[in-house]
Amino acid sequence: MADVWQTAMDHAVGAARRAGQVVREALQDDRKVMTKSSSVDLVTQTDQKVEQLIIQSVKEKFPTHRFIGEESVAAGESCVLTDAPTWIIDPIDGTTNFVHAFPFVAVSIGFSVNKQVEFGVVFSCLEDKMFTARRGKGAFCNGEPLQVSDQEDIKQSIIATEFGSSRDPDAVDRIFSSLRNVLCIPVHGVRGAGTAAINMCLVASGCVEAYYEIGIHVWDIAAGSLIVSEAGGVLMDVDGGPLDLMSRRIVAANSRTIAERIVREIDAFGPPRDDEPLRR
Ligand SMILES: O=P([O-])([O-])O[C@@H]1[C@@H](O)[C@H](O)[C@@H](O)[C@H](O)[C@@H]1O
Ligand SMILES: [Mg+2]
Ligand SMILES: [Mg+2]
Repeated sequence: MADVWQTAMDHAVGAARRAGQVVREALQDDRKVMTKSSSVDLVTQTDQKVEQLIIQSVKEKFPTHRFIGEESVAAGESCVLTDAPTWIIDPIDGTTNFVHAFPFVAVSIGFSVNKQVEFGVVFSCLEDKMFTARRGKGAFCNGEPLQVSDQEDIKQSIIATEFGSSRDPDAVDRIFSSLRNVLCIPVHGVRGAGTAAINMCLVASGCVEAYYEIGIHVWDIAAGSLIVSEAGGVLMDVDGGPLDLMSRRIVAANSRTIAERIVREIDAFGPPRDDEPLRR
């Protein structure tokens, strides 16, 4: 059967590559840093420029499609996932890394129809790694198939997570308490690349067994979550229920065993959902 969304996916790969080139070039310049929800929630003109480049190029080719873009939402656009074909864009995932030239920065483009992610593209632009997944057709890095780790013993595992951009002491305490529980299972190690999208690509590549985070947004996880599941991994909410793209919480693991073991250790609090604009 013809793959109706393949043209859109090809367009996403091209747009992500062009966006990544803009990001790489911007690393040579001074980066003017602005803040959003807090003093540690950073944004640069490059985030905004790259998002506009992607959106404009998609609009020209697919004029009826909708968008959820991180910087458009920050500028006041609504963040509601409908059944319509929707491009879910994080122009720079890892803006703090970008600001500090810490070398993990991604362009993340997910595409959903009927609220289901149809394809995901994550371009780790400093590593020059193009991660792609099409629903039902596998996950790839630079064209090579990806497969999650087959390790089922969490004590032999590396777990990825992030501290996020909330500095609310209560939220930080709860994140630290979960991290302590996971570390003391004990696991071999805990890592974080500073970008949700690349953390999920690390799960898909078999380098880490799982990634979890509370506080991320739909644009951080739309593309990467499909890359994990198409590489044979498992997705769930941090409370063990099904993944909800708008819930701002995720466990992405190589297996149900590892995912459920992590869920047992996490204090599953709920930040305001992405689709509750007045509370964001
Ligand atoms: O803001 P940004 O760089 O696109 O995305 C970031 C994520 O990838 C990171 O993993 C997470 O901890 C931050 O809270 C933030 O959401
Ligand atoms: Mg992000
Ligand atoms: Mg971003």
